[in-house]
Amino acid sequence: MSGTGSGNEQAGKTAEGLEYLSGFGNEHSSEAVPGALPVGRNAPQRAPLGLYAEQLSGSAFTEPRSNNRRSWLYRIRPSAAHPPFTRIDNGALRGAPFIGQDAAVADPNRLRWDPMPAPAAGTDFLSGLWTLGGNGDASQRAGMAIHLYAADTSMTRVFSDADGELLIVPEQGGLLLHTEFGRLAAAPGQVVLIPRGVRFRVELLDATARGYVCENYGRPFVLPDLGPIGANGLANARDFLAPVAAYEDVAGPVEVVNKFCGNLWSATYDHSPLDVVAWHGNLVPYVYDLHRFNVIGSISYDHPDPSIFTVLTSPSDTPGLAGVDFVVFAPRWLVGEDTFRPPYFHRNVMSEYMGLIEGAYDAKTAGKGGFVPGGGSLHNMMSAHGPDRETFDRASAAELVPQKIDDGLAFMFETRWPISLTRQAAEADHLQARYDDVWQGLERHFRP
Ligand SMILES: O=C(O)Cc1cc(O)ccc1O
Ligand SMILES: [Fe+2]
Repeated sequence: MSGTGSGNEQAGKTAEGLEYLSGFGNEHSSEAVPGALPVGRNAPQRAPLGLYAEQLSGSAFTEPRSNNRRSWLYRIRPSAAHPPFTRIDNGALRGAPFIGQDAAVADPNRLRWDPMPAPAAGTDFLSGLWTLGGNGDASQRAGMAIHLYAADTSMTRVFSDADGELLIVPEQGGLLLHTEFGRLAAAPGQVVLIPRGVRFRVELLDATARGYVCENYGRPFVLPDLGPIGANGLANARDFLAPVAAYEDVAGPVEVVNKFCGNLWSATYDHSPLDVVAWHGNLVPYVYDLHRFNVIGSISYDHPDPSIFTVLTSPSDTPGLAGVDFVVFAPRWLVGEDTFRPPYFHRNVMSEYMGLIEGAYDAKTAGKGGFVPGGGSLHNMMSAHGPDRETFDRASAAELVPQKIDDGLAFMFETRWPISLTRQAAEADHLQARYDDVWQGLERHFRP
């Protein structure tokens, strides 16, 4: 496990030769060709260099300034110049609410899956998406969906998701994302966010790629408020990196796939829609390295609630109640005195999907048949869970010297609504049969 690193890629170039713009929610601007950005106005009578000016919004025009997100794109052809979309097969991708054949009965059981099976040869990121579950309704712009992906082929087509933003969490294999805003690279341990509707193509940097996706139908992710923590900490704004403008000036045919209200639609363009030569605004894709997360925890006693590990939150209209939180369990020291240090037993009103990017998670026994990288667990609203028996026995007897947890990187998508499963997830061969057994044999120790 690497430490927090002292890299300086904000200023320089990454190993992939990429340049980034640092900051979260900033008004960024970038031009791949000098002079491509208009000065002093968004829509001059004739945009520079013969480009088309186009606005992309991520919030209603009238939302408060603090929530308002939009970018102006200066492109070779306007996005409007495309033929009609026609329906194509959804593959294993689903949109909430799941209905009919796609739906499973909402399940109060604790569930755990092994990693996705290897992809069939020729599977790209899009066709490798497999929906596990979700909640809310894509057409209401509320709720979320959880997808896993396994791919062995780079995309030649381009994808955009009208239903929500995509938080991509690679677990195996690096990704190079070609987006309308430029290029972003993400290795396992880093996450990428693609805003709603932004077109992109995923190139694999390794032979295969595997990971998780949170599709957020609701309000865009923001950094959580820090309250008494102060002005710094958790995910620091400057560690979020947006691409610099880069464009494709190629003649078609280019297949463009659009996910709209749960279904895939396709159109063949006569050009690449990744043809943005310059842009400015505060609606951007970004990459964030989870190793940069500044972990804050208890330095006296008791195990803090995992909200302290929130990287990004999608707020609802009720303060503090998230549509979905993205939470990371990153390397950290445990020093609590007279404390049961792993996650405590609990039943929560929020629903929790957990994944593992590397190593092990401190509440669960690692190894085959356990909670393994690429696998996932679902603890739905009010389901009773916590440390497995082995963890309980070990942690109850442990000598409480300072202990570094540095052998794992786990995360959680935590949401206000119960997570319904797709039928394919409920019936998957890789759903573990006897997850409940991890809590068997928790002996009665009561001595009145
Ligand atoms: O492992 C879990 O279930 C997630 C979790 C972690 C934690 O530290 C406290 C509560 C909680 O739900
Ligand atoms: Fe939990």
